[in-house]
Amino acid sequence: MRDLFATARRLLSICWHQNRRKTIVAVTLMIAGAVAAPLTALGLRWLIDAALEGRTTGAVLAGVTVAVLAVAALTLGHFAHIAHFELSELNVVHVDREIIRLANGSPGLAHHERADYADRLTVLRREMQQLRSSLEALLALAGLAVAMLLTAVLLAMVNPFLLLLPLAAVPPLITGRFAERMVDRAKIETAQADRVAQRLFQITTDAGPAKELRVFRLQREVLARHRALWDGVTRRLWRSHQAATLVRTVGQLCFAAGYVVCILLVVRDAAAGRRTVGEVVLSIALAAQVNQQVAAAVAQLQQFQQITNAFVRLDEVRALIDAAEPGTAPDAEPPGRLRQGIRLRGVEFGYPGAAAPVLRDVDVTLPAGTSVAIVGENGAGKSTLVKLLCGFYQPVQGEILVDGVELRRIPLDRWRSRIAAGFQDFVRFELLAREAVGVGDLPRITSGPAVSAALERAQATEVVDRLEHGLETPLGKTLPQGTELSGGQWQKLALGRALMREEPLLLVLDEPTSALDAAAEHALFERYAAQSRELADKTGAITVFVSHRFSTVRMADLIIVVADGRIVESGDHTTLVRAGGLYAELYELQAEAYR
Ligand SMILES: Nc1ncnc2c1ncn2[C@@H]1O[C@H](COP(=O)(O)OP(=O)(O)OP(=O)(O)O)[C@@H](O)[C@H]1O
Repeated sequence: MRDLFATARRLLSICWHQNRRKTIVAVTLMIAGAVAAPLTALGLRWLIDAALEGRTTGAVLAGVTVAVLAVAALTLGHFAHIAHFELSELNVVHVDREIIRLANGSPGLAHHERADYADRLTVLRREMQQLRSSLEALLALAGLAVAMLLTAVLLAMVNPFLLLLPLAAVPPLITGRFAERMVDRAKIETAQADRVAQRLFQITTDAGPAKELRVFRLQREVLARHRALWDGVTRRLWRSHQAATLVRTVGQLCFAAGYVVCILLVVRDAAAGRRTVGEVVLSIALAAQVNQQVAAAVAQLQQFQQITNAFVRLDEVRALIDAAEPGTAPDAEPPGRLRQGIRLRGVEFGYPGAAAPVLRDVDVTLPAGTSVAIVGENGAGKSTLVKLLCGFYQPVQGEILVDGVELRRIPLDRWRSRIAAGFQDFVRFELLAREAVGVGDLPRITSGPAVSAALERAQATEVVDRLEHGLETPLGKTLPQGTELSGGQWQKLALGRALMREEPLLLVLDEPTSALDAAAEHALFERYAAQSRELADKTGAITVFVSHRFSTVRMADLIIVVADGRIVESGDHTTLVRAGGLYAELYELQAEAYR
């Protein structure tokens, strides 16, 4: 019950912040509409008693009152709807923003790896669709509560035993909540299968996987898996709904028994002459209303319970994110320029939920003003190392020091504003070409010259030159008249984006050129090397790149060789070749292939 009150408070506070006047109007109209119905029954009693006693003026006044109250009962709810409709829409936008903030706003990525987080988010997205009707449910419940209280007072005035009737309404309320919890449990149990089924559905409908689905003739297999999962989910949900209906019916039967007893009580009093005809009519009218009030309250409570669950889930997701990223209060600033460099000391890291660490005993210094290449076989841990440098995850053990200051002491958003990055799994921003590049440095997104300069640095000018409207060309299929690019062209724009920031302390390039041919990559990195030397003079910046192409790697000042989560060798190209270790072996293999 405490949850319900907390949700009511939360919902009203959101409304209050959105629009106070509309909130007051909606609450007042809804409550006035709800109490009009029991007052109509009271008016009927006056009307009948006055008419039977021959008091014409009293009867006319009572008749007019009944008519006014009946009109109010029928219409005020609709007027309230006009006020709360807009509030509901605003609430949906407010909570949608909150979910987006939760899913993307946290500085790290750790919570994205957690299945329990993903499960809760799946259920949450669905439940939040109820938000539109939840305000109406809350206002209806508030109106019903006042109306039920008034009805109870009026019934007690006729015969205190009639209070049994509202009391008989308690079992259906309890069973209603119990039933709702049963359904909720089933939803959580099926959330994982539901999520996988949704992912499969996405695979069959998205353009990206369409080619492989057809070539490998996977449509049937995917559909069969989707159906199996979906059947399991609906079976479990269906069973829980059946059980919930049974529980609710038991509660309703309790109320029906109380109703019959109360009506018999009033009829017996009337037969004995202890009650007027007006009072009998009042009791029967009120008893019928109690029936409707209870049914409406149970239905609205179910609706309201769902949104309560959603809010509880929202808090759980927030708690999971906080637990995934325990914050040490940041108290340092990134340096204006790097003097010593970045040092990883005894770093160990494992992804959340994974049994074994991905990186172990990582001890290395990336000196200020150098270019550093990270090499190693697939799955060795290169990208993970890069993610740690960007602060997407925190090491489980050890520390990362930026000019001697622990990275976790620097606010992540401040650190991020001093790094620039291009990733293998870059985003295809379907915006104007200028914006798709300019988002790399938001304050300068509108600056054509800044974007052109970044494209020049990334040797991607020719991609934009070929576009019909140059930088102002809409890209992708989302925008009208959008131009679709090839994989390599998208990647070149992503590189331009990575080079938008002119004075980063750390430039990270995690296989950002995989869609380019070896010659293009080589030319590009030669330019990068020159630029990073310039940058190094200005800010002591470190350029870290991950590549499988040794023609590129050999240009780096420092090469780090990662194998099975450890740094097995490091040094420059000549030293490593001379050492005759893993690097020399991998280099020789690739060199042979090109001979
Ligand atoms: N998000 C993740 N959750 C759990 N495990 C992950 C995740 N990302 C990577 N891993 C695991 O961590 C290990 C190292 O992955 P990483 O991406 O760092 O390798 P890599 O050296 O960059 O490989 P590649 O050359 O193929 O890109 C792999 O065994 C991988 O399965």
